Amino acid sequence: MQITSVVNQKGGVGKTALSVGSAAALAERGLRVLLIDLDPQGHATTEMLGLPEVPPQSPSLAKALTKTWKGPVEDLVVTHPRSNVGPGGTLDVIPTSPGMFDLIRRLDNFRVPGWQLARVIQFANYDHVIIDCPPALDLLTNNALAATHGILVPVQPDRTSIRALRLLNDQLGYVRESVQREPIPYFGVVPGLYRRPMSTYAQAALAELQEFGYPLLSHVPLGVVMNEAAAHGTPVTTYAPETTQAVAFRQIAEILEGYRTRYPAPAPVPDADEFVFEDFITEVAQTRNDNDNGARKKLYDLLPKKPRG
Ligand SMILES: Nc1ncnc2c1ncn2[C@@H]1O[C@H](COP(=O)(O)OP(=O)(O)OP(=O)(O)O)[C@@H](O)[C@H]1O
Repeated sequence: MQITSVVNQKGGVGKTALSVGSAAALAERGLRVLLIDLDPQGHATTEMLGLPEVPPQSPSLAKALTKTWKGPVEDLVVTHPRSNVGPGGTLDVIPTSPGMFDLIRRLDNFRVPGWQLARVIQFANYDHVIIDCPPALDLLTNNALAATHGILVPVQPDRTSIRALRLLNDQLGYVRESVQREPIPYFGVVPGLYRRPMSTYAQAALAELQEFGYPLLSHVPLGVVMNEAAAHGTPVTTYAPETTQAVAFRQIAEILEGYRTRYPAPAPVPDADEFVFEDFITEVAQTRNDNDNGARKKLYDLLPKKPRG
């Protein structure tokens, strides 16, 4: 089971489009695919795949991460009903659950271990897991990076993307050290969201991005079909299978599938100290109606004074 995180702390660069497109293209090949919507905005869940939000009383990824609910990962999964899936394949989704994630995100100043997501999915049975990360180098992204076998990074060819890539590299180093895992490889950098013909500025930025030396994968062309597919809650590979966007996602899926033989099993999850989440999220639940500062202070008092791991 290969785990790929789609990550870039810059907003609106095409993470969700790339996550959904490549997950759907893998499922189309007859592979069993799990897409995790780790972004509290929930765009993959609701905007792109037209799935309903998780009702507050149901099991959810946020509850599983915080261990306020314990059960099999299958109970978190919904199967997307409108994707072209090859024989034997499936496109399953773990939707986001916005309310709790918002709380978790507010705790991002606290250093907490990063293995919660890896634990939730360690017994999942898929060929590929694709994680759509939030636009932040926060606790949720750290969890994805701890669990992942490699990353896909969508970029726009401009100066801010070059800076974003440098920051991301710093973060990869930080996560690697803090959860003590092996280096996190780039499965690819995916340029997109620019017009053709490319401006001289964009060409120069793309050349500079290439200097990082990461594999540069198929460019995903701009096209209104992306929004049309989303309006139908359907991946573009199903909605408009002949388009250049669908073709690009299939090429990216082929690259991901090529890596899979290297990663037959999820990375082992260390048997680390389980301290924080259960207690402190119970506390979060009780402080939900407090103002932010009150809630943070209460939580801070519950946390260990130095990180464990
Ligand atoms: N190839 C494309 N052509 C046209 N529009 C696109 C394309 N890819 C993405 N978009 C649109 O651009 C917007 C941003 O894309 P997307 O939501 O995938 O970015 P994101 O990085 O996940 O955003 P966020 O950082 O907010 O999570 C969306 O409205 C999406 O439909």
